[in-house]
Amino acid sequence: MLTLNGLSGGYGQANVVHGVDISVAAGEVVALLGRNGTGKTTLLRTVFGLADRQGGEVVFDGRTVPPGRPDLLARWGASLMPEDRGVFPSLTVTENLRLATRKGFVPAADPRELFPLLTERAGQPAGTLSGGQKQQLGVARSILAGRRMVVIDELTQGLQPSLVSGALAALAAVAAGGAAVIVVDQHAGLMLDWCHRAIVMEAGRVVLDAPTGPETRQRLDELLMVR
Ligand SMILES: Nc1ncnc2c1ncn2[C@@H]1O[C@H](COP(=O)(O)OP(=O)(O)OP(=O)(O)O)[C@@H](O)[C@H]1O
Repeated sequence: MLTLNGLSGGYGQANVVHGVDISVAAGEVVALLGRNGTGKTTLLRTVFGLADRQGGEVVFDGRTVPPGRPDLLARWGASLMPEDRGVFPSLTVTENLRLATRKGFVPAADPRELFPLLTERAGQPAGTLSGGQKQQLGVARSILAGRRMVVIDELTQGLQPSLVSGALAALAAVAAGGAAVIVVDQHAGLMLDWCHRAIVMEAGRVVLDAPTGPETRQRLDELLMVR
């Protein structure tokens, strides 16, 4: 579904992500992990055109996404929930959800069932929600918009524990429905429990790309050790 060939990116003169080669298939849930500042967010931002692409290729669903045309990703069914959650603060919860909704597409998991708050606070401007509430709205928007691929930066950030496993189960259902799912999160152990594969970054490069399992868990412990 998504293939990155030698993707480099960053901000102006600053090169943060160096020659990343990865591939994520339909039906897969992939965890993108790494210590703080290793370039996970910048990688996703480069894919979606929010950081500067400095080299390499993005291929989605067999079609090349030229630099400067991130709109094509959205049109072809990919969504990103950025770290700041990407909600429209002056619009209500319902309006935010409506804008993310794609005509004729019913996601494999119903975000309103997942997060009852979205119904309870339907008429409230998104800007007045708490951080954790905005997180629910952001994840919901991403699921609604990601017909072919859902990418979430910091999934569990601010989510109350009682909602976390529901959100992960929803993403698993989305993948089982045929989409690709990529999740960045600080909770590596939890991600290993739920994801099919772990991709680990260090200093802007991929240093591990392996199916989740006991060996990966041990290698990950070493890689994520605080230095
Ligand atoms: N707008 C920017 N301009 C210049 N450098 C930036 C910018 N945003 C991030 N960086 C740098 O890029 C590097 C990677 O940051 P990035 O946010 O991609 O890492 P991350 O792996 O997502 O970290 P975290 O887990 O802390 O969110 C850091 O050294 C950071 O200082």
